[in-house]
Amino acid sequence: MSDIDFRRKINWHRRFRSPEGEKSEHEILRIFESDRGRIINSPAIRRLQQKTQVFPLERNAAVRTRLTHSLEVQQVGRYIAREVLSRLKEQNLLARYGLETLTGPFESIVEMACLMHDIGNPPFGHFGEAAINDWFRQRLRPDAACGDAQEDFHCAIATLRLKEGDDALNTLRCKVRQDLCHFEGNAQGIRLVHTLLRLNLTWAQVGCILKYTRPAWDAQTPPASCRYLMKKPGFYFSEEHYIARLRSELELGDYCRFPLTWIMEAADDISYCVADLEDAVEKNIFTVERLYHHLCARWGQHCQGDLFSQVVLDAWEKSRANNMRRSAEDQFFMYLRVNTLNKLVPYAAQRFIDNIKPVFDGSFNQALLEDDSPASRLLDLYKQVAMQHVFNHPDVEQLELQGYRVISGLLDIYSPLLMLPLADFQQMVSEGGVRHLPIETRLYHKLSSSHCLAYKEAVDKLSCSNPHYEVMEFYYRCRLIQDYISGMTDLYAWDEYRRLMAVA
Ligand SMILES: Nc1nc(=O)c2ncn([C@H]3C[C@H](O)[C@@H](CO)O3)c2[nH]1
Ligand SMILES: O=P(O)(O)OP(=O)(O)OP(=O)(O)O
Ligand SMILES: [Mg+2]
Repeated sequence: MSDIDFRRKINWHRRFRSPEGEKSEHEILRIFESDRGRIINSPAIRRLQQKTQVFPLERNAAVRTRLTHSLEVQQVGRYIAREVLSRLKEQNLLARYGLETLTGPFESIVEMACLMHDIGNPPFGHFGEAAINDWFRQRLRPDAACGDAQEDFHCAIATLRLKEGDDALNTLRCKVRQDLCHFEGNAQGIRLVHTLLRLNLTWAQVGCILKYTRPAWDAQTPPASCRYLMKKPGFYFSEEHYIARLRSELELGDYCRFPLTWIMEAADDISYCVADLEDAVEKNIFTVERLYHHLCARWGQHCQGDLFSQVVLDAWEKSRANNMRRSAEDQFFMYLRVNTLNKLVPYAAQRFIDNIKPVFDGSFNQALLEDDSPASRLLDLYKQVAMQHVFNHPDVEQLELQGYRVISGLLDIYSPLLMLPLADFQQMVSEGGVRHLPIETRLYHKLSSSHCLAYKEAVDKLSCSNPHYEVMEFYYRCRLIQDYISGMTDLYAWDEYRRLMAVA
């Protein structure tokens, strides 16, 4: 009997009101069908339509947003999943791996993880992330939290400042300060799905979006064997217990990933690398001719039959022949996408199968498309050209700076809520406002009720007599502000900032 049995991983139970008892193949599929409905109908998915992929606040609807990007990732994810399954079937391995009756759920979990993979991204993408983290770092000074209590006077929040002789609380203070200064889109995605939207998805479906396994509060250097899996924070302190349960439900070892997550990651990499270049052409950042020139220059000498020739040169030549009565741009990208998919998808699928043991265990410490193969080199080529010629385009950088300013500005505007003494904020929450605090009351009214509910629920669970109470209350209050700001779309954040700064 093989020790690889996907029935142990494709856990269709839910945290609340879980289906119980034995389930037939059809019934299990229906459970995942329910996950699909919950995800597709969630407002967070719809908000992706106004979030930046590469070009902030883009008016041209042919240029990708996070939503259209995610639909493409979903499609590529399905392609890889089917490729994996059909290869396993050909080799008579489906039954051996416990997948015989689970091919439908396998595919569905991958697809929905792909659709959700950016669900927690803040407005303005990585710039939004940086703005949130810089803002909190400047105020909480997490680095100072590891040292001497006497030196810790830079932290702007008295409750979180280390106090001499207060060891147990100091450990918590360090943890909370680290955690709040490591906002990350993937970790926010887990929080959004579980704590804020309460989608109550199956364990397998949530496990598939746990892309990184590093706790956000962890300040240690990760062990070399998990360095890749712990490249970024993957979940917050607020979800610590939930993630512990998820790990046990999915039989995930320390810092290990859910096996299908590698497929989601590869689908994202394959999708965006061509799409970003196509969008850059649509935006007139370069012409197809210039792009082709950049690709040739970066690849170096290509020779007949190598991957570059089969994919890029082939697309170029076919688009020049122009026999389909489409624009040369459209043709080039159509061939480039098809050629790229036809090479990279089978390669990623085979890597999944070749490394099935560490992938199943969750310990495989690299991406499927991250090795010294021509396939990985091709992916890297696209990314390098985008980095050099697209992301640093003056118009893009200008908008990114504006995005950064908007997010930091919004945090400044909402910071009076963080500065309120505990009793005042609690009165605000319980009574919906405080008479002598007109500004804070109005700011509080702006927050979303689902975010406030998550705050209330978390704080209600704390015991007032617990010495941790004050630190934890403040922690959840900061999470509330981060939830609110990161949940905004680019356009909402932009409009809100201008309105509150009273700029026309
Ligand atoms: N505008 C912009 N600036 C950057 O520095 C940058 N780095 C990456 N990206 C885009 C590429 C992928 O679509 C997606 C995932 O990496 O985000 C960026 N976009
Ligand atoms: O698409 P993003 O912005 O989330 O960027 P990424 O390259 O997919 O990075 P991550 O590994 O943080 O999801
Ligand atoms: Mg991502």
